[in-house]
This record gives sequence, C-alpha cells and structure tokens, in this order.
Amino acid sequence: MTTTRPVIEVSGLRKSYGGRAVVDGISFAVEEGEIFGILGPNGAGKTTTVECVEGLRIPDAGRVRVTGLDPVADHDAVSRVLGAQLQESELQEKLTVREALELYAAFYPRPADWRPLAERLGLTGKLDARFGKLSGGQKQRLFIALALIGDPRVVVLDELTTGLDPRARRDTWELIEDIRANGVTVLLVTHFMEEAQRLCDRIAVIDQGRIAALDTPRGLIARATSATLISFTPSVPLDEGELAALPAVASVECEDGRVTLGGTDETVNAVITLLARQHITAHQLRVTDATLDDAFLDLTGVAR
Ligand SMILES: Nc1ncnc2c1ncn2[C@@H]1O[C@H](COP(=O)(O)OP(=O)(O)OP(=O)(O)O)[C@@H](O)[C@H]1O
Repeated sequence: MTTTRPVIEVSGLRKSYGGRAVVDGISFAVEEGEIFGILGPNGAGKTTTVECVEGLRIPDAGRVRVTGLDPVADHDAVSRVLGAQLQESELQEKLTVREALELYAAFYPRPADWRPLAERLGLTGKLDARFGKLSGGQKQRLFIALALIGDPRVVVLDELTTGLDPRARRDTWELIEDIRANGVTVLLVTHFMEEAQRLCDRIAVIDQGRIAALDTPRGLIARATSATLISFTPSVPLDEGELAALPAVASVECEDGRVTLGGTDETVNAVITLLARQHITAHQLRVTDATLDDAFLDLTGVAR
C-alpha cells in the first residue's frame, strides 16, 4: 500500500515576540489537493503561522515541512513548489501587468506560460495597464496569477478577498476552486466565514496562538453550542423557567416580548408542543441552523 505524504506538515510550531508566545504549539497537516483554511480573530497568529510555512519567519521551535522540505533550510527548493501571494507594497505602481508577469516568470526555472494564466484570470485586456491603476479586484487577480506563475504544487493565500466587492469576491472564490481543480493545494487565511464555509475542505480555527478546533466546516458547525435557533413572539408572555426546562435547550433569551431559544431539532418540536398545549400563537416564528459564524464565536469566545 502506498501512503501519500501531506503537502504541508506543521508540528509543535512556536514563535514568540518580546517573550510573548504568538504561536504556541500549532500542529496540522494539509493533504494534496485540499483547500485548507486558517480562521481566527485578529492577532491570533494566523499570518505568523503561514509565514513560517513560507519560510519568511524562522520558528523558535517545531517542525515545518512543505513537500518534505524545510522552508528555511531548503528555501530555494521550497520557493519552486510553493506560490505565495504578494503584499500590495511589493509591486511597483508603475509596473504594467505584462511586465509584472514577465518579471515574476523569470524567477522560476520552469514557469507556467503566463498568457493562458492571464486569460484564465481575466487579465488579458489589462496587460498594458499599470499596477497602480488597477481596481482592487484586478490587483487580487494579478496576485493570484503571480502566485501561480511558478507552476506551484501549493499556494498560500492570506486574506485574498479583503476589500473586494461581493461580485469580485465570488469571482475570486471560483478562481480558487479552479486552481484546486488543477491539482494545486491551497492554504487559505481568511476572516470571512462564508468564504471558509464555501471553499475549505477543512479549517483550523486558531485562537491566541493555539488550534481551538480543526474540522470540516460541517464538523465545526456541529460543535456550536446551539445547532438550531428558534425565535418567536408569543401571543401571551411565556414562563422563562418552563422554556429552559424543555429538552436540549442550550440558551433562552426574552427581550421586548421576543423569545429566542438555542437548542436542537428536539427543542423545536418541544416548543411547538408547549405552545399548542397552552393555546399560544407564535408570531414570526423563525427556525435557523447554526452557521460557521456561530461555531467560530463559540470556539474563540469573540463577541460580535
Ligand atoms: N514582527 C513582529 N514583532 C512583534 N510582534 C509581532 C510581529 N509579528 C506579529 N506580531 C504580533 O503577533 C501577534 C500575531 O500576529 P499575526 O499577524 O500572526 O496575527 P493574525 O492572526 O494574522 O492577525 P490578523 O487577523 O489581525 O491579520 C499579534 O499580536 C502581532 O502584533
């Protein structure tokens, strides 16, 4: 039996600044062809972690491997298999799209042909435009093109869609799915739950330098304290104690005559039975499933 080795392996990663651990023992492995998300509140240590994977920061402790290579000791070899997204400040405003593509292609021994790449990313009409004149969405497309120009096996994308309008964000998601369909492994740092839920096969939720949870989006949602939220305005006030005693209730809130219960499907049925028994009408009854947002807030304790 052949076992394939993970494309990215991180184990016991630690990094401190000024005596403060900002990455405090992180371990995960990304399999070939996965879109692996890293999610976490501001300052959680996400960028520090991915920059250790890219070889841009030197870990204090732990082991990082990209296709079996050490990103620091084997930096040149790693940069041939790993495509990293540039920061805006790294490209000169006056460079045209064509010049940027040609320049970055020249860094690699076997670059991808940039013309079909530009075509796929909708940049063909912008080849003579200067970087400084591109819209936010066009700049992001160019960053993706430059990350892919070395024909990498893995790309690291950090907050790729921040600042994009909803249309451009959705277009970018399609591009990322397209990249994966071409066999490239994607490590994606994002703040957008919808983006993580739609794109990622698995997500590591990082909080205060540690992994708070690592699972599929569906698996993370199932960990939310309340898998289902039930809200309604009863025709007569209800006894909070009676509601709290219903099966599988995780939370009860009554505000301005509106009741919100956190629970499960079992709670929904129990609420309906209780209301029917007491001949109470539930106005504007809403039943919603927990989202990745809810799971994230539960896992990281970040107040909305
Ligand atoms: N070079 C550095 N020197 C000192 N402190 C740093 C350095 N780089 C990062 N930090 C600190 O480490 C912590 C983690 O930073 P990091 O950028 O990894 O977080 P993040 O999860 O990517 O945050 P964000 O979502 O805000 O981008 C932050 O408190 C940050 O201020």
